[in-house]
Amino acid sequence: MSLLLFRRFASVKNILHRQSPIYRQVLLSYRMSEESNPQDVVTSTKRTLTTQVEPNATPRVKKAKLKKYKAKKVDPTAPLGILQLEIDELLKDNNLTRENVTNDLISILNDKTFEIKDKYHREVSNVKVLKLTSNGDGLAIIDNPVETEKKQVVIVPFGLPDDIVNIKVFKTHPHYVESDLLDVIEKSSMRRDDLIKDKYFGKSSGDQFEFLTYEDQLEIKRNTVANAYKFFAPRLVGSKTIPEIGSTIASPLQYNYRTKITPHFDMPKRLKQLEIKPPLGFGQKGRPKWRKETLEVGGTGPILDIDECALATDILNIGLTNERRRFDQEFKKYKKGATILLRENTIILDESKPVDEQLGEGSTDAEGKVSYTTIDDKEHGVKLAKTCVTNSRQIVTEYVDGYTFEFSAGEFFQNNNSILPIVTKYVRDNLKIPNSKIDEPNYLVDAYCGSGLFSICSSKGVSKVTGVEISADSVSFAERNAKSNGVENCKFIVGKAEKLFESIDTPNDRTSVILDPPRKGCDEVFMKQLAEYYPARIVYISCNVHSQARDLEYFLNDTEKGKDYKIESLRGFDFFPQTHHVESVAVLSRV
Ligand SMILES: C[S@@+](CC[C@H](N)C(=O)[O-])C[C@H]1O[C@@H](n2cnc3c(N)ncnc32)[C@H](O)[C@@H]1O
Repeated sequence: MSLLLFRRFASVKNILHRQSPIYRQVLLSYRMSEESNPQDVVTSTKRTLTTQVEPNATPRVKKAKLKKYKAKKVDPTAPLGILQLEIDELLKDNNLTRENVTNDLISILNDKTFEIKDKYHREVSNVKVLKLTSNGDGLAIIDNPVETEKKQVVIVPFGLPDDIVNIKVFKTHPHYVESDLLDVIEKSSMRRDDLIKDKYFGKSSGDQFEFLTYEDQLEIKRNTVANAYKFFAPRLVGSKTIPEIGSTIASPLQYNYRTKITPHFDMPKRLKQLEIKPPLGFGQKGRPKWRKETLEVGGTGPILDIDECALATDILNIGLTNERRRFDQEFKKYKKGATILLRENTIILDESKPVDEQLGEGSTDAEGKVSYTTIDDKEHGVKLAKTCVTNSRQIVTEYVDGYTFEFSAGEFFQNNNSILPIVTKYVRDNLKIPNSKIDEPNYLVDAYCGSGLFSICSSKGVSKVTGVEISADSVSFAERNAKSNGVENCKFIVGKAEKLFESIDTPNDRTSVILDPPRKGCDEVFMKQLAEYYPARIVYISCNVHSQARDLEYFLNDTEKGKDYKIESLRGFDFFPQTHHVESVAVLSRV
């Protein structure tokens, strides 16, 4: 029976049932027993009050509803899920359990007098930071201010292991509290405040690591990869099948590398305030006070007013100046907040023509001219112009290792152009099937291929590349990019990654597979079919090493043929210097 038919049948049956004499009798006797049961005095007050109120009875005081805490369902591989694992580990290391740190959230939520709230949300001095989370925040343990036998785990943004700090606790969750860093009393040996370049550092939520040497940043990211496998691939770690994690590959640019930024603003709700220009920039991370020089910089609201971004490329900073000027003049036209897209666009210049004529649309300066910067690409013998695009539907071009890639400005493309030649080479080298003879055919499958970055950059010397991608738009760009780069051996399919296995016709022993899924990783359906297909090699690139670890734990342990593989190498790539983010690349081969 179809679901629809079944529902109709069920509802007709229900009506008949409700109208039957037996049903009415049961209902009546239930109502009678409800009214006459002496134990129902409390539960049936409503009826008593409406029907039997005596003239001089005390009026009923309406009982206020208790506010409840609703825990949200969290994906274990998302930041909040990982934080919980990191907290549990910290507790274990300090001989504590979750029971020792439970916070009385219900009392805080229902505290009208602020008596309890103020006890919880307070300043605490001389707190020792114990470790760093994979989100780049410090973690510490402090005493619970109300339940004296209990402790609290506190997140200390911009706190480093061994720092002694003063903090202000401002938010409570069941198993941890959040704080602002007020002062650093004793510095961790890692802390290098002299390295900070960004005037908003220590306040902005965009970067966490500017006060670390770059070597320390790379090492911390190596640890993030190791911890992710410890948490999400315990069987692989336990059986010692994880290779030593390689050093994190550095980004050639450690500042001014981001090719896309999205400053935003909120409009005030009160009309009176519409006269005042709201801040335009990025989110503030709490209300930290530890860098006295930043107290006034960017204002004190939830959005910082940012006039330059130390991580964005030069042309994006020029675009930011242009768009801020425009915003100064036009902010009153906005009724609601909005996000402004700033995306770098690259043009290969024809040096026989004036630059202005080749730029196309882009962010304009005060005189209405499209702003641009130029770069000489000596390796490929070309001169490039960079413009800043603000229209998300405009087609932009990225230039990677001699190839050009077009895509819509609002669509996904890797965000650090400087590291892409290194990553694409690493992927290409690791896809090669060892001991291949020169004339032997070899094939490539690029799952989650986007606009074709890895397919096209790995296409040389390969017999055929098949890319699969869920976004039809990205696939049409992948096709267009293959054509414009003179690449004829790539075919792209629109669909979920597993659609690939319906039509795959390349011999598995001669095929290597690239996986580059979104943050949530691959699903079991895909991993199972991948194992069934049994390719010669797999290169798994991930912007969330935690979901990568989970997927590989499943693939290697829980799929029949996955057991024949080993992780040959595993390492991070630093796509986002000065931040906690790490891109992880795992190479798998058959044993
Ligand atoms: C991290 S991006 C990688 C894109 C490409 N490899 C690159 O480097 O430019 C992930 C891509 O997976 C696509 N995607 C998301 N879910 C998918 C699915 N179930 N099957 C296939 N592609 C998917 C997204 O549209 C996105 O283009």
